[in-house]
Amino acid sequence: MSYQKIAIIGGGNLGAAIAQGLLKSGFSQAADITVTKRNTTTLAALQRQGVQITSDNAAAIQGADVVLVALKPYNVREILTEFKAAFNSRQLIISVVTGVFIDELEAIVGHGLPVFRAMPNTAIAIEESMTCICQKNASPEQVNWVTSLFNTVGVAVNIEEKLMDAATVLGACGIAYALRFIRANIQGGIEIGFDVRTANLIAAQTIKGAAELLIRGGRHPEEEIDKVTTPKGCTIVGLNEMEHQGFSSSLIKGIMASYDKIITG
Ligand SMILES: NC(=O)C1=CN([C@@H]2O[C@H](COP(=O)(O)OP(=O)(O)OC[C@H]3O[C@@H](n4cnc5c(N)ncnc54)[C@H](O)[C@@H]3O)[C@@H](O)[C@H]2O)C=CC1
Ligand SMILES: O=C(O)[C@@H]1CCC=N1
Repeated sequence: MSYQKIAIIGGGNLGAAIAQGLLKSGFSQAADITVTKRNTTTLAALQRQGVQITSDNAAAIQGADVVLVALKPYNVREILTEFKAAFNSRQLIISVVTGVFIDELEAIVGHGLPVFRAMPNTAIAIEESMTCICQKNASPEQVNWVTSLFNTVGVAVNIEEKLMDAATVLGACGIAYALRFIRANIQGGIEIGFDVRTANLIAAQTIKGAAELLIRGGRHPEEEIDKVTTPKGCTIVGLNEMEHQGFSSSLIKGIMASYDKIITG
């Protein structure tokens, strides 16, 4: 089993970020990656690094061992159906498309191919993605290969397909939620005296440190919060005020709104 040639169909935000991550991590050589897009001008940076850039989906699919689909949910069925004759029985399919089921993809590409759904996030470009994976028709070796691909560009976990929408919200939308949280910290930091660059650095590094405390320590956030909240101190006063204003509640409601949007379309 040799999965060397990877065709990324749909070189948008995520497709291009995945190509970038595969290159930076050394998982793939530039010459083994093909990225397709209708208008390829935005992919010039990848092209300069040696990645094959084309608008010819049929040729890209035909020449690939692995077809990674990064199209929008609203046109993925139509586009894959148009190019279904280009797939062959030796390929492995990975879709990062939100809300499109493995059974639908399998029905289009045919051949009983191993079909994976993966939900990474845009931090894949810097090898720091959180990627949730599920699959059908795949051998343990194929599962290991796809898992190792996503482990090279971050951290991968295998889940059941019924949790893929939840994974989309927590892991992929989660990048935007975290960045908005950092932005609010920057705005507060400026109000208490910092210039924007310094506030940006302090906010981002502090949040990175908080995340690392959980990841490396394997802890629940409240254990670490207890270490910061001096009795009668300024942290607990700020935290309680945030909660009085609905901080946790607004985050949970936002997560539920994103989830409902995926479920109801
Ligand atoms: N952006 C994100 O953070 C994440 C996105 N996703 C999913 O990944 C998929 C892609 O999302 P984005 O990259 O954000 O969208 P995008 O719109 O940036 O990328 C889709 C790309 O497909 C291209 N395209 C359209 N028709 C094509 C065709 N016939 N042939 C080749 N390329 C064509 C478009 O030009 C566009 O560049 C979506 O299904 C999304 O739900 C999943 C996880 C995270
Ligand atoms: O907003 C969206 O629909 C896509 C899916 C996850 C991240 N971006």
